[in-house]
Amino acid sequence: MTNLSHVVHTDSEALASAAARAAAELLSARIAAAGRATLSLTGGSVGIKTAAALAGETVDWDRVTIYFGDERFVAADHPERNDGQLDEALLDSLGDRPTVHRWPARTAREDDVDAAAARFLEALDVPDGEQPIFDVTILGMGPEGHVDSIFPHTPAVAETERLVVGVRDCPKPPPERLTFTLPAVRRSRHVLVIAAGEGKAEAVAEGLGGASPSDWPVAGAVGVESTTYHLDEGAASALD
Ligand SMILES: O=C(O)[C@H](O)[C@@H](O)[C@H](O)[C@H](O)COP(=O)(O)O
Repeated sequence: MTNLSHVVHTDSEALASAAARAAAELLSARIAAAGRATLSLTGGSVGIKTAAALAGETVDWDRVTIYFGDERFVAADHPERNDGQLDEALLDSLGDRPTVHRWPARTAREDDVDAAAARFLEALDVPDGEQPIFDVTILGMGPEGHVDSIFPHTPAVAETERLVVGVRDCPKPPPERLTFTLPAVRRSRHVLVIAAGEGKAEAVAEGLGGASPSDWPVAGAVGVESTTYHLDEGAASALD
């Protein structure tokens, strides 16, 4: 039985609003049921738009823990960090209400991406066994199907054990990154894939069609309870 579905929106603005609304509703339902909820955010243009739309939603942010799906391994104040853009779009407006777990930054002392990944993993408060880590994971996607910093045919996509890895030689700059892996993403109750533009159409069709994650990493990004692709018309254009 598949839990994959997709929704097509008129444009990327409508897509971002709908994804934000869905994320807010899922977080609120989880807070009502369990007292707290965990959210994983994503960078990229649609990810930032969705985060900005989330700022307009009603969520009890005091009860939310936030992670970032991946991060560029650069200095803390580097403009390429995802979290700076997400701060501007969403987190600055929430103050210290949510608990926010940021990825380590590169410093003169810590310049080894694998050591940084290991340190982050060690501090990660992971529920026992196979319990979900994230209640809601929002994932932007590249045209070749990458999600987080999990690119096709790389050690990150082949990872079957570790929840977090350091990435070297990333096909998209900057070359060094930190990322949750597919085994971590799959410990999400709900995955929302957000993609806009015709350039994403093939990857969307491969992801929804159940391709090999090694070829199309998005295909391996499946939630425990639901996996919903929020698309604009271009990104949905290769679907039947
Ligand atoms: O780390 C990165 O290089 C980007 O953040 C990247 O992973 C992005 O999220 C996707 O490529 C989707 O980006 P768009 O929404 O801009 O298409």
